[in-house]
Amino acid sequence: MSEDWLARWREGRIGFHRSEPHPALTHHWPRLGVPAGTKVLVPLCGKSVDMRWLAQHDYPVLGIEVAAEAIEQFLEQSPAEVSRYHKAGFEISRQGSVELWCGDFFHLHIDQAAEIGAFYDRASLIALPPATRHRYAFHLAQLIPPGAKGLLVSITHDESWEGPPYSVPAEEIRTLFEPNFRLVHLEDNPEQEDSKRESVWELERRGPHG
Ligand SMILES: C[S@@+](CC[C@H](N)C(=O)[O-])C[C@H]1O[C@@H](n2cnc3c(N)ncnc32)[C@H](O)[C@@H]1O
Repeated sequence: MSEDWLARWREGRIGFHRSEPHPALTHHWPRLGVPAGTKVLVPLCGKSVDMRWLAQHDYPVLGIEVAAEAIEQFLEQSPAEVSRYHKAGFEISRQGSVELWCGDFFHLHIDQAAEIGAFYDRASLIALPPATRHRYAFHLAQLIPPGAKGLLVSITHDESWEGPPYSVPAEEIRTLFEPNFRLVHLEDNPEQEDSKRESVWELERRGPHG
């Protein structure tokens, strides 16, 4: 499955990439009340400029992305110096307060996520086929400490094509995350011409007593 993504990056088939920060991030993130300085996990991060927005607003970022091309293209967007190192099977590049881990999200271990206090997920779920979405929701819950918050932006469409992007309806988002997170459905954006509609969610990791 990662092979498909590597091919997409190689061939430049990255229609999901946005050149401006996502409005759901700029609008909703400040309302979550995540303290400045909290490290934000950005799973399946691509070369999203949302990471720069978070860093500029005092949130250090840990992004995970399987495609080295994506990471290099992100780093090229800024003249700032890059330091590189290797840890636990990941090639890591750091630029300012953005750390990019090149590798498979499912290989990120809780010990490596110790400093994470929030997360931002735009278009991760819709990149994954149904069975992997279960694995994703479970793995994310392992990495996020109780009480930590996150923002999730997903997509539904009329399913006239299979995906990616896969259509992930609200009921599925609840089924996936409710066992481990409290969810608030913040908004559904207007339907686009290709029937795509974005949904935006606030998530809070439950503690041991719910
Ligand atoms: C739909 S894109 C979204 C990228 C980014 N979140 C954004 O908003 O532009 C999904 C990304 O996940 C990456 N990806 C897919 N499977 C992955 C995995 N198992 N581990 C890490 N990255 C993965 C792909 O290479 C792709 O860049």
